[in-house]
Amino acid sequence: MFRQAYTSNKMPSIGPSSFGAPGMKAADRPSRGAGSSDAPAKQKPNLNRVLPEMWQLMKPRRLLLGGSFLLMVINRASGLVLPASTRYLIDNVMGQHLLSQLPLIIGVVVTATAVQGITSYTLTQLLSKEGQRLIAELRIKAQQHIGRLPVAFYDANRTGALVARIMTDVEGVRNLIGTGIIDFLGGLLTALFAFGYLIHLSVQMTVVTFIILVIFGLILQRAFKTIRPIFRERSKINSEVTGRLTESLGGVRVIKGYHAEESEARVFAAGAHRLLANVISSLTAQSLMSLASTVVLGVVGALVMYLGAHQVVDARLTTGGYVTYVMFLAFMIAPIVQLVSIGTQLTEAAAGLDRTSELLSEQTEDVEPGRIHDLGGLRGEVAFDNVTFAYDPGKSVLHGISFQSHPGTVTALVGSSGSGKSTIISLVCAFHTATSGQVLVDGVDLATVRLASYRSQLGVVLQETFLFDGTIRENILFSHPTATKGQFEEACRIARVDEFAERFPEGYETIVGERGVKLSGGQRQRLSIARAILADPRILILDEATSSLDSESEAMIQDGLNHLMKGRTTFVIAHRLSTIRRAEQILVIEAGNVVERGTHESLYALGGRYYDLYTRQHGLETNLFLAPGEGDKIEEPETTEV
Ligand SMILES: Nc1ncnc2c1ncn2[C@@H]1O[C@H](COP(=O)(O)OP(=O)(O)OP(=O)(O)O)[C@@H](O)[C@H]1O
Repeated sequence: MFRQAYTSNKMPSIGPSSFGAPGMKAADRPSRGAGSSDAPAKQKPNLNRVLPEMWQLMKPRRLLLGGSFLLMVINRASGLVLPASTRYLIDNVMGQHLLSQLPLIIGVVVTATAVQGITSYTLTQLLSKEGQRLIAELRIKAQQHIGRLPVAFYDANRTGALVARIMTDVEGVRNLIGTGIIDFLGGLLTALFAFGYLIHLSVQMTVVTFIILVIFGLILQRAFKTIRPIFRERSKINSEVTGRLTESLGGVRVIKGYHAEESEARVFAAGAHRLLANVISSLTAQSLMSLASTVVLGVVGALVMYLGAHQVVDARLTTGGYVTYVMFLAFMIAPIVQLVSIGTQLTEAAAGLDRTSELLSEQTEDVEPGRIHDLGGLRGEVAFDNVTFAYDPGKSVLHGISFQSHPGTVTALVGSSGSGKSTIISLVCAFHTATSGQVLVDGVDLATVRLASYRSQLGVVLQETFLFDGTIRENILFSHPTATKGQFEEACRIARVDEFAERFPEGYETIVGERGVKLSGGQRQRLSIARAILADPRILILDEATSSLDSESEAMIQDGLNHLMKGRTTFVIAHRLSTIRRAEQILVIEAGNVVERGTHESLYALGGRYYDLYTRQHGLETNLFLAPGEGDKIEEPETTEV
């Protein structure tokens, strides 16, 4: 069915095997010209890609970042006033009873604390808000980019994984513009400043503690190496779990229908446990780091006590100097420990950004080289000239297809399931490009056409109508948002949407529910026909429903369709005998070849494959045509006169 081109409608495969495992999913198939974002996680974020991308994000914000950095310097410097003044408090005020110095010391400390508070507040306001703005900006960019990727990309990637790409992966970058990077620099600066002051107070103690801290730094570096791939893997698992969950929630009817709730629960539990294992392994690394920092603090503290006591006793250091030393030491060590968590945040940001930029580097279909022609208003002459097509290199599914469809005519495609009907339609829609041969529209090769200029003249009515959880009006106007009230009402009248919509208390403002669940199958189809009428396409694609509607709905839909097809070039994957009989051209497709072509009468008279399919079907349903493999039930051959 043509529905396959819209992978968002795919039903989930049931069973535990599809959690990233090789198997039957389209997600696992290599796809022509489209990279898979579900590709196995690389060990490290690709810095060649991430660094320029980081710079691109930071460049327009460099003033903000520069200003914030200045504020951060003031903030950290004012934070050092309290420990620095302690030395004067102890040695001068307390030691030498110089109470006259007390108001000055208290005044300086209070002012510094106020400055510290105000700068902290301003920094959070500026940076956190900007971080959130950046997330929104990146989400919009990622969504727009994904929207412009070829259908083959969607075939190769899970819907939910793409949702996670847009919503979750970009979250981490908050730390780049948010407090992350500025905190990092601030911490570094404080540590450096404190280091200078410590040297000034005692060279011996500082050299010893510094050596210990360098060893600690090396341990941290190793720990980061372990943690980084875990974070990257986490985003991947997250998107897989979310992906599968989105699919199974969307396919709840199939799952319940096959009583597959338990196997779905198992699949989800397996995913949740993979995520848990990942988080636990990173927590182990993180707790080891915190253990290491506690040990280091203990060792440094003991050493400073030992050396400090000796220096004070030997009168090489005053008591105030010692107390200040201890406080400044904390000011040097605390930022280093803080750097651990900031480093983790930045690593997360880099991993998320790497995945986002990997996605953004996928080539969009409209920038394919060679797309140079803009189509004006179309006549709608479509021709296939010896077209061959393969989804996977070397495995052709269409073999040298040639035909012509003239404006104002209906071309019906019939044939067994898997014969290639949807693929032909995908080529007409330019979702894929012919591997060899040409698909021509008004004599122009579709491979050279700018897609927007073509697709705006294309209309599709699929058997599984694609509806948003909005109102009836929104769903119809989706194809032509600027339509006038008159155009809208006319389309609803022709498609006979008015008959049911006006009966609802809220009329056209009735919410249709997710995927239109609150409407009947026939109502959904009428809505879809109104949408196509409003779009007024030159080329119309119709995938007729295999399910039989009640005769009243059938008649209403047929009326709408007849009006819709008038004057356009229509391609139908045909299941209604009424459509097939009225088609100017029927193409019988088998195994990727056109095996017969003609009108219903000529093909029936030929007594070949079409005759065979038709006579097999005619007794099954008065107006239903099902080729082998397409329906639920095939009756015994039965010859019936037309
Ligand atoms: N995205 C894809 N990637 C790889 N192979 C595909 C893809 N879509 C379809 N195929 C294969 O191409 C062949 C033709 O499929 P197509 O969907 O065109 O058949 P169809 O006649 O429309 O079938 P149906 O009536 O059952 O929808 C099939 O063998 C199918 O397995």
